Amino acid sequence: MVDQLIRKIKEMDNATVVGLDPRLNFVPEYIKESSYEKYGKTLKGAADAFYNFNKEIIDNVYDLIPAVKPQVAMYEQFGVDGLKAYIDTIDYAKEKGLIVIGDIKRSDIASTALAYSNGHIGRVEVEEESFEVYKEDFITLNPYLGYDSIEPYIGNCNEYDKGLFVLVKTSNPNSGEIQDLVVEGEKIYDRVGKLVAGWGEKSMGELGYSRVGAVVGATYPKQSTELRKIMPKTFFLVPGYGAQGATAEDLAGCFNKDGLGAIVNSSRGIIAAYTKEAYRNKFKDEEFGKAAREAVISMRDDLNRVR
Ligand SMILES: O=c1ccn([C@@H]2O[C@H](COP(=O)(O)O)[C@@H](O)[C@H]2O)c(=O)[nH]1
Repeated sequence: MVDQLIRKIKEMDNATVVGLDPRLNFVPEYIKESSYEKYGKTLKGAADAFYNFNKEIIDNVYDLIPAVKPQVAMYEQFGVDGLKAYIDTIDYAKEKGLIVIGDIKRSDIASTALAYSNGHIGRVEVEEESFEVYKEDFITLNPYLGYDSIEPYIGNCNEYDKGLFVLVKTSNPNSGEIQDLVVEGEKIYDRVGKLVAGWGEKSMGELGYSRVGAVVGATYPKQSTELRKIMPKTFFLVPGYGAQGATAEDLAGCFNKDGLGAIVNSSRGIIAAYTKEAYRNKFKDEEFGKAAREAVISMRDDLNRVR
């Protein structure tokens, strides 16, 4: 899947990932009204509104971008109806030819990790039948429990050609509290970066990058530049551009010399573009998909200046 991701980035000349993190206050009233009419102001109504919102975003951007990244928390909070919207969104994105990165950030002991892994990127067995459940192409993981907690995912990655992005240096303001600590003369994020690169060595794609990638925040340009050097064959998923304040200039160090090696996520900056000053006067609420499209084009051009 890492090879397909690279091919799509080249084909689209775009390293942008659209984050599908719907919130009710981003969903235009006309969509909510229609869903509430069918299902009431219920969890099912909210989930239906999310799905219809996502569909419109996808319809307007699928020909420009390689991948989308639905954030499972936004759906999971609405229970089983939310999870259905998550799965339906993944199915729809894949129908449109997009690669799907499930931002699920799982972490647990190996026996439990295997259940997460089978459900998200492998197959689940019911007696003699087996099923694909969530069907993401990539998922995000937290490495805090060490290699035995990651190994069950690597197995499914290699068997089903899926991919991982493991948290190495996160974009949030307090990420340094643990990740920047110096242990045995080395920053923790550097040590984790080296471990992740090592874990990916037996999962190399044909185009020079591993199926085991890393999450590296755009908000820490010095650290991402450092990590790029020590993890040359690791693909980075880079959140933090836009709503969290990082700019294209902050991203330059995430890419290798060939302009590859990273995909950059923006969620609020794209899906809620129609609510922002720059687009509000140009697009009606009903045209939120068109505003998202324009925001994607502007982000693509911005990234292409630096990669
Ligand atoms: O270090 C991290 C890891 C994950 N995220 C996720 O990315 C998006 C960012 O959304 P924006 O609206 O573009 O800020 C969101 O799903 C986070 O959970 C991250 O921001 N930083």
